Amino acid sequence: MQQDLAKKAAGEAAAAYIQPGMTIGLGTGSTAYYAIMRIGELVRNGMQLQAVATSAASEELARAQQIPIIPFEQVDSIDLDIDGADEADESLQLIKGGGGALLREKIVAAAAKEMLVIMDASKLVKQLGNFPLPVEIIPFAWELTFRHLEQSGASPVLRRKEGKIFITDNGNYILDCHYGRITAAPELHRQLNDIPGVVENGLFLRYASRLLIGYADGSVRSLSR
Ligand SMILES: O=C[C@H](O)[C@H](O)[C@H](O)COP(=O)(O)O
Repeated sequence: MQQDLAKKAAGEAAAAYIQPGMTIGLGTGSTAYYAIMRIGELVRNGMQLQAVATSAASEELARAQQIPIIPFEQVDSIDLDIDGADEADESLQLIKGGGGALLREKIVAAAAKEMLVIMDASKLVKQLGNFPLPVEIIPFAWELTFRHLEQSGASPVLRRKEGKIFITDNGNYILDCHYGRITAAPELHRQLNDIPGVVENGLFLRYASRLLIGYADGSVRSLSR
């Protein structure tokens, strides 16, 4: 509950960075939910903007809030991407993908001029890695990819939901990789994406331009590059 108040504070604070006419990237997850709800209010109060969504769930929520969603072929550039994170360090490196949306989230983040990360204070860490790193893999021969990842020093776990293998919006699987501490994130990022069968991993190392860190008392701390 306290954590929800903190997420709400961070999510709603993102609205202050939105200017009329912008194309916004809508993130995924329980913190992005609050940002999307707030953006819906702005739209219903007359602000002109358009958005792209990083998941089917966020697209559905945004449409229900009357936020105009445009197809990617109509996107020239994204002015501001607003998304959550599972962990962030003070260099603004992130782990994302706890909700399984990391691939689309990374594509949108890479296309955005700015990425605003909204999170509650519990997610700010000294070193990434306590949260298991989500790695999206294709289902074909996934057991081989699993073994490859084990050799990288991870303890991968195939993600399941309600007893069934979790399937991403892209039809892929997720391996949650326990590293404990990630000391050389850029090397790990490269190493993981070099493994055949790996589509993308949840390390976002150079995208975030600002963290909005929410607290249960409603206050928000901003940390930027
Ligand atoms: O795949 C999901 C995303 O990366 C989320 O942004 C991340 O898991 C944080 O989600 P939440 O705000 O629900 O903690």
